[in-house]
Amino acid sequence: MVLNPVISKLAGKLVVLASASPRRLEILRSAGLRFEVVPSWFKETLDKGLFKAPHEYAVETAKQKALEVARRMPFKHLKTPDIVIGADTIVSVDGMILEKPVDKHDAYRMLSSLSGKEHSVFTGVAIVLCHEKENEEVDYQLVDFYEETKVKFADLSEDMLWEYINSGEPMDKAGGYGIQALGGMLVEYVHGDFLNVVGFPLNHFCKQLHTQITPTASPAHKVCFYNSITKICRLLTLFIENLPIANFVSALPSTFPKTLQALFTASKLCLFDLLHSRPGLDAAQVAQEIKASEKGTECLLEACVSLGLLKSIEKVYENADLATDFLRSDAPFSLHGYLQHCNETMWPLFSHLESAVQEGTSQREKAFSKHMLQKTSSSSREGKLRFMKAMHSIAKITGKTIATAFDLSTYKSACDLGGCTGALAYEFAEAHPGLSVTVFDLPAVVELNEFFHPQHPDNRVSFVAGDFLKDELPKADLYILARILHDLPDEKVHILLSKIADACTAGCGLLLSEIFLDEDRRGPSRGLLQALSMSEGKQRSATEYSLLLKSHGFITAHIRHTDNLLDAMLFTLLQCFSDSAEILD
Ligand SMILES: Cc1cn([C@H]2C[C@H](O)[C@@H](COP(=O)(O)OP(=O)(O)OP(=O)(O)O)O2)c(=O)[nH]c1=O
Repeated sequence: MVLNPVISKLAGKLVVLASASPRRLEILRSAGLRFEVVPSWFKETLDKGLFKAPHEYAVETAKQKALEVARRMPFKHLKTPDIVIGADTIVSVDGMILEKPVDKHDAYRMLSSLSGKEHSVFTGVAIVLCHEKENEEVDYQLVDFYEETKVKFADLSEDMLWEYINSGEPMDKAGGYGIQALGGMLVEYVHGDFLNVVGFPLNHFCKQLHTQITPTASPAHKVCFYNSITKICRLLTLFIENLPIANFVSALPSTFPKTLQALFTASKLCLFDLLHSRPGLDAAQVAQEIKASEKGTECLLEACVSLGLLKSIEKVYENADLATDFLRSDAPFSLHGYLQHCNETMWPLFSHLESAVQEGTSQREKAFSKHMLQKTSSSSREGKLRFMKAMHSIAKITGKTIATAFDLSTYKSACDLGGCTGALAYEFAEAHPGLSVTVFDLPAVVELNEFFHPQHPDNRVSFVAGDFLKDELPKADLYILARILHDLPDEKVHILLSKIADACTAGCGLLLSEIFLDEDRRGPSRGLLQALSMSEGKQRSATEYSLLLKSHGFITAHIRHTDNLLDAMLFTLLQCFSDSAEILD
């Protein structure tokens, strides 16, 4: 029997439950939902201290569980699900989060903390909608929510506690009890959805399905934007990310480098700029404009059509939306500079990866001719400009997401350390009308800023030249470190953080934006792959960053895992380190 008409809307779709919980399986199956079970490999090790409220932890864990399965299935199972459902149930009492007990003593600790008290059971749920595109790229749209149920336990005697623990029931259940079985005897009352306690808030789930993901619902602009970014990034990382699969699918190995080179070449020849200003050219006309052979140009145009970058109607070509939005050199979210950097710097370096791994040294001398060495060197003006263009691309793409990740209304002045062209600073100024932002970067970088005139200049953004490891930092009540710390070894991170802490007073903020590695360091691959080309620095997890920051008196206020390349954390300076050493220990 189908209990809810919404569930019947999922008929015919590949729905996957990313959970090993027999209770969730049972609840969804009894409701008439047809699905496959693919338990998530995501380890539930997020740092609880990073979350403001217990339900945020449950929702984030549910998201990570579902996304891990959604991303794994196309490669490991060779099929793409339509919908992946992940959930996480936790018990919260006296400010503590209780998950599944690790042993009997842990179960005792949990159950005795619940005895005679009311507590909350939160289940975070994440629904990932996967949209497969023509070129087999997958876009992910995320819907998440949580449900809270209050449960009151009777006073539990020691005998009762141990008898219950020895029954074995507590071990695979959050808080160490199962309300649906023997554990029901411990409960005085339940306020809220009973099934939520058992592991899945079925009623809330159906409401969400109805309002958020009915087939007619149009995706929000934000989602389209992220999807497109995801798509380009997937094109960029496709080659390396899929090497294991390449062992099994013989046709694939030769496809990936060709995909990337087609993208790089089209971008370098300014094909997308040309077709933006003059849509509807045929191959011969394009060849003439870009001064290339007709045969080669036709092949490149056709390859770009097959990748979804161009459209062709009766042998004439125009940009697809993806190219208009991201590949034109003057698009607001242009990746042009970044693609040039990948083509001319990253690609030659990565072709020497084997010796880089063997020798553990920089491969620049081997990868570049003398001429190119000069062009790509960060000490040359040309090399600097090229690098700045790449960083500008990334800052434009990620800027709004980072700038709007947190409520920053209490801050009046910010300082973006290593803020390069100011692209991120302008996003912050635009998103926060009361905020002035100083960009602090090396003199040579500030000098080259004339090449990056903002579309909407704002006199709340100013530039100061200096070296953040040596010079005095401008005073601000919020410091921004975006894509800086991963490039530094721990010793330099400590130098920088202590300089920031010295410049701060208690209550000042520090906004960190980086790729946060999964706590078990199994992903995301874009972070782990980037580490292959880093000489000094290292990729870190959110917990690792938190510990570094904590040792300088900064405590985590909020964390945001975004779907847009970089994640973000907001820290607050508790008090000067010397005063707070005791607390932090
Ligand atoms: C409080 C309570 C929890 N539980 C269960 C629901 C969940 O299965 C479990 C909480 O652990 P979870 O980590 O939410 O789920 P899981 O490990 O069982 O499965 P997966 O991570 O693969 O999704 O506790 C009960 O069965 N009854 C209860 O009364």
